[in-house]
Amino acid sequence: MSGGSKLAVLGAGSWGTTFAKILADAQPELSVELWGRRAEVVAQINRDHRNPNYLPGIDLPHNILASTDVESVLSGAALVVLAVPAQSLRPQLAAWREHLAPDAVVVSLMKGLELGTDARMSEVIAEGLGLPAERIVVVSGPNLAMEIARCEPTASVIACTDESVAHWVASLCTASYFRPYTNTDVVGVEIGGIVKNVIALAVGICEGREMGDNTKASVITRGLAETTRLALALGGESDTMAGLAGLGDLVATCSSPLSRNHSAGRLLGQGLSLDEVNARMTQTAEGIKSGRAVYDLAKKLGVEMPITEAVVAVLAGKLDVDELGPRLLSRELKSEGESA
Ligand SMILES: NC(=O)C1=CN([C@@H]2O[C@H](COP(=O)(O)OP(=O)(O)OC[C@H]3O[C@@H](n4cnc5c(N)ncnc54)[C@H](O)[C@@H]3O)[C@@H](O)[C@H]2O)C=CC1
Ligand SMILES: O=C(CO)COP(=O)(O)O
Repeated sequence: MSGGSKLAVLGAGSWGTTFAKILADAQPELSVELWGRRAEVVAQINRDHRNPNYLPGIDLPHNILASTDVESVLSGAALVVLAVPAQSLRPQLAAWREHLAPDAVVVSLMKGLELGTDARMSEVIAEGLGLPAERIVVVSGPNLAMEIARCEPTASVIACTDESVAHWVASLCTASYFRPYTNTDVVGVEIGGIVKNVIALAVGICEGREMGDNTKASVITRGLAETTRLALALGGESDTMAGLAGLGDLVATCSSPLSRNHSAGRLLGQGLSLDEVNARMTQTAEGIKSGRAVYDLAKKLGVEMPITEAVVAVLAGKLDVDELGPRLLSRELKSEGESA
């Protein structure tokens, strides 16, 4: 863990910009350097202290300094926070690796699983940057960016195999409106964040078909059951799934119109094709691509994930949205506590 004080965030979308605001509000005496791909977004953040495409109406702290120059942003940064779409991470890391400070701690804000490898983002970071587990931290929880940007009180989980590193990161990002809890169950925290996006697609589809709250609560509850099965099969802990990064995030994402995954599901349920939904989305809905990777991983491990399976079939055009509800309820009868 570095004694240095420079903080860097790579990715100036909705969560990257919001997390930069958390750090800047929590550490007003430090600069938070925010890397963005697009010069106009960077210029607007520096000139107007706003990022209106992602966070309309939000004033950003003046100690956020944006740049398109990743080398200068990474130079000497003790903490490096990554917030780009999951499927774009690996190629980005190859370009960033040479500029990373030798003792930097890297934080993943991403909630996706890599297609093709079924790797979690912490695994992609370990491989792509050649870092040991104790220098990789995961942040997850019920963290809809826009609500946090409005300074509405929110709790989150900071996970690292080395608890002291998780504590260090938590101490850096504790703000009046942002309360982190630490955890050493990196696997459980990541799986909770990944799978809730797929379950939110399912809930959105049900909503788009004008199904009511019984259906949504049933999908959320059984969604948590299948998320927990996958997490346990990978070595995660059931306590984590009952906490902020499991149940907490699932409820927030499945309930909120701010959720991009929930919104994408609703559009699918209203009869739009996947291409039409993708064309309408201006921000990342990770579940659309990660769903397939979750399904592949579950199959490899022999874990039953019927809701994920049905969502993946809808996304692949193999199951009509009208069949999703009946499919979820037409399985072999069993007791609630059974493992599948
Ligand atoms: N927005 C939210 O409320 C939350 C998002 N997350 C997660 O954070 C991650 C990032 O999501 P958001 O910031 O919300 O997405 P976003 O869509 O708002 O922003 C993505 C950012 O990445 C950049 N980007 C897009 N494609 C890229 C590529 N190929 N290479 C490099 N950069 C690229 C975009 O220009 C943009 O700055 C996702 O994994 C998401 O699940 C997690 C918690 C909350
Ligand atoms: O992860 C999130 C809330 O915790 C954001 O969800 P969406 O990516 O669906 O907007």
